[in-house]
Amino acid sequence: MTDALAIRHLSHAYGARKALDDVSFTVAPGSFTVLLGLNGAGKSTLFSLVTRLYAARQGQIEIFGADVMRSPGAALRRLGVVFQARTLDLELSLMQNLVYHAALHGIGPFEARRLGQEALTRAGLAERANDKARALSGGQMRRIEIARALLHKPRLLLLDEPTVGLDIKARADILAHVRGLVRDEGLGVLWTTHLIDEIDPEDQVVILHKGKALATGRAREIVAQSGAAEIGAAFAKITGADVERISA
Ligand SMILES: Nc1ncnc2c1ncn2[C@@H]1O[C@H](COP(=O)(O)OP(=O)(O)OP(=O)(O)O)[C@@H](O)[C@H]1O
Repeated sequence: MTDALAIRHLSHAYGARKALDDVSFTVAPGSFTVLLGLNGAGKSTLFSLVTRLYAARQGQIEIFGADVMRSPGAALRRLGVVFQARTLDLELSLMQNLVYHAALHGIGPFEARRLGQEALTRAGLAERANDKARALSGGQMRRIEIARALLHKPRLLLLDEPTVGLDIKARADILAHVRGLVRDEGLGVLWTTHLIDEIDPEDQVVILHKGKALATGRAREIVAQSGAAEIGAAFAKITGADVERISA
């Protein structure tokens, strides 16, 4: 089966500082893969390379077999992204936010409204179509951003620390929502976080530390191989970093 995302020997430096150093891992279609790393691990750099904000000069990135450098159109069509920073226009209605985004993907106004309605329903906010984004809670805004990222029906969704700034309940809701999309719609998801409590034992995990992928595999396998009792202790053992910083 073709990987939803394949990262091979990816490196990136800002001047002399290496932000990513020979990173390789894959995300299978219909899987929930967690990219776990502390601040500065290189997660945002990786996102910038996958989305072509930066050109990948060393290594290869493929989305469903399409190389992002050589076939950007085919690769990016299958990709949806939720960035860490909030990106809704607060003065526009939810539907307007969705329709304008659809236009960026070349979707006409009629189809955009249909997809927008579908997206709002999926986000559980169908009744709020005409409310301004400003009126939403942080968790609801995230749901709309996720729905918007899925408007063009990508098969791979990247989320960069999507629960940052949310309270415990909203965090759990967003996590459950995205896990539901993986389960029910077969979406491939790469979820970056610095919080171990967002990881299930069966999740695929990539531990990124100081630009290096130090461990990849199922969470329970990484725990077993490290000889630790749970994933937090395994992370601390593998990276030598302080476990406090990855606890919620
Ligand atoms: N534009 C830049 N110029 C120089 N150095 C950078 C730049 N962006 C990131 N870095 C450095 O590259 C390394 C990786 O940063 P990156 O932002 O990718 O990590 P991160 O895991 O996303 O952390 P955070 O969650 O804090 O953004 C860090 O050492 C950071 O200081």
